[in-house]
Amino acid sequence: MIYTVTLNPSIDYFVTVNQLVEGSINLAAEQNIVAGGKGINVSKVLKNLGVESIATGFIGGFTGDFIERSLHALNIATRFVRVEDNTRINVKLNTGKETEINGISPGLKKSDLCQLEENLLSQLNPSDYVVLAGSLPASLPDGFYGQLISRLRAKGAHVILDTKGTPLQKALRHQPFLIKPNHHELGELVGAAIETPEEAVIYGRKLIHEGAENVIVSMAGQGAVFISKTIAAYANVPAGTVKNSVGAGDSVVAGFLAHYTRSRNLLEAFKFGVTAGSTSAFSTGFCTITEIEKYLPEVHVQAIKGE
Ligand SMILES: Nc1ncnc2c1ncn2[C@@H]1O[C@H](COP(=O)(O)OP(=O)(O)O)[C@@H](O)[C@H]1O
Ligand SMILES: O=P(O)(O)OC[C@H]1O[C@](O)(COP(=O)(O)O)[C@@H](O)[C@@H]1O
Repeated sequence: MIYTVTLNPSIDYFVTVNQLVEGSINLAAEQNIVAGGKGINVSKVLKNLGVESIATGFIGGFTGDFIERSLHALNIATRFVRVEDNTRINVKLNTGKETEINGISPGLKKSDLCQLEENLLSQLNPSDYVVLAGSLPASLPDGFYGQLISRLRAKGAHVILDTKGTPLQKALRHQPFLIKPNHHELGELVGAAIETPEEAVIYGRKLIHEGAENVIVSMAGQGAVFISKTIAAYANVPAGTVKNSVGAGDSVVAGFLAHYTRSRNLLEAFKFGVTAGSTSAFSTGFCTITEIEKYLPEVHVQAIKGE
């Protein structure tokens, strides 16, 4: 089974304003309200790709109710811990440029954390995959993902971690199976501007040395690199027009996982994941298998040097 863990879910409020005037009343031209947060997005994309998962994490209040209802409407199983405060609302403003305002996370009690661990660990089988994705709620310590990974790995699970900053840095030594920073997040971690795939390989290798088993560095329209102890590979992205990049990174993770759990082929899974990311970026919603298959022939994986 695949579990997705979204510790800090959101309602994503997408709003298009044609000509934004600051300090004035603006009318929305279009809007869409969806259940969001990185792990939840991974569950949704997996569903599109015919792969079952169980979505877990913390939800609270009327916004939390909306998230659970939305996932059940898509036939996605959930095992969330209920917390007192409302789940946050993230505003995704499209004015021609994409601007994001992410809301304030709910407070958590010690008993909420115990419940989450109990929910996850008591059900886990050694062959399971657990996706830990997104930011930590403000009340959790930076080392939280690291601690959780060591408990999950002790049960034999494979852990995929998609987060950034100190929580990612502190988790590396606990040896996640896969991490997927984008090139800005990798740059922030290593204190360097990463502009080329070769630089992404050089700096991505540092994260392998620090403990990650496999690293995908996504570079938006510049492609992506895959690094392990023995592999360094580059994938280009297909040509297309970006309609909405929110959830594109989550689609890379879901695409990789959907393929890898079937094929156990790291590079084929990487290719499928990158194609899934672009396919989602080119659509207003998330990628489907038919759309991914259309773009797959345009994506090529090749060895890359990063010395
Ligand atoms: N301009 C683009 N053209 C094609 N694909 C894109 C573009 N922007 C994003 N993508 C796809 O989305 C994936 C994730 O985007 P990226 O911005 O690197 O990560 P994140 O969404 O995590 O910040 C990329 O690997 C790529 O597959
Ligand atoms: O674009 P990505 O990295 O795939 O993630 C998109 C998701 O991440 C969010 O921006 C939240 O991000 P954080 O969890 O890092 O705060 C959601 O609003 C959105 O659903």
